[in-house]
Amino acid sequence: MFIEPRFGNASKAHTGWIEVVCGSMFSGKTEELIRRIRRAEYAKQKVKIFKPAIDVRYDESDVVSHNKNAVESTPVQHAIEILPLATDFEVIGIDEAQFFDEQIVEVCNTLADQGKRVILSGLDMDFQRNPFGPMPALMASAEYITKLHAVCMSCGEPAQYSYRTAASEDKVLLGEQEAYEARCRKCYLEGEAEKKEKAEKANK
Ligand SMILES: Nc1ncnc2c1ncn2[C@@H]1O[C@H](COP(=O)(O)OP(=O)(O)O)[C@@H](O)[C@H]1O
Ligand SMILES: Cc1cn([C@H]2C[C@H](O)[C@@H](COP(=O)(O)O)O2)c(=O)[nH]c1=O
Ligand SMILES: [Zn+2]
Repeated sequence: MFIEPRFGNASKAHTGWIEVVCGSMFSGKTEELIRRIRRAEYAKQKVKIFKPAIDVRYDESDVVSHNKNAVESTPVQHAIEILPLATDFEVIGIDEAQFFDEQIVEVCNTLADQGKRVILSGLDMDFQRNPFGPMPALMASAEYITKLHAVCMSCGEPAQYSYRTAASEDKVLLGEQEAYEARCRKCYLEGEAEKKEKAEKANK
């Protein structure tokens, strides 16, 4: 479990830092973000949470986990909008970081340089197992990285992939259980082989 290196209340002499929580869908990233935010609130810190405006799955503004745990957030279209909105806060949470533009890296570094604690949560890989958006660069900039695993929906082993069951090949396809399954490497590969076989049969 991640334990805060410090809350930063005691001394303003320190700079801030960046934490990244990554993993597949259903791995508990949003729950972990909410847990860290709530602990910061217990430490009497001023917290503010942002999410990309594109993510309207459960709620237009709140950040909501798959098991319906929720915290208030501010949706933004572009990463740069975060800077002026973050001025009065000590801890900044950012959910679904994979959907932000590349400027999110510079924005997070600026916030951390200003002395703020920045906690990001996001998918490290898309459904094709490619690194997702700005996540690799965010991980390179972060002081702390936590990689979470879901439970493979086929075999019950730890799962690091978000396997897409829906037909779309678009990189961005918002969804939950109706479009994705958490899968381990073996079950991901089996699923891809089945998809290929079906496509080949359909083309005959
Ligand atoms: N295959 C799975 N493995 C683990 N948790 C799952 C799975 N399917 C559904 N869940 C639920 O999802 C919750 C995690 O939700 P959430 O924090 O929103 O995940 P993430 O943000 O990583 O998609 C778990 O606590 C559990 O209730
Ligand atoms: C793998 C993958 C996911 N998405 C979408 C699906 C969901 O709306 C979010 C991920 O949410 P979670 O909090 O991590 O469960 O991202 C996508 O658009 N493209 C993908 O490849
Ligand atoms: Zn599996």
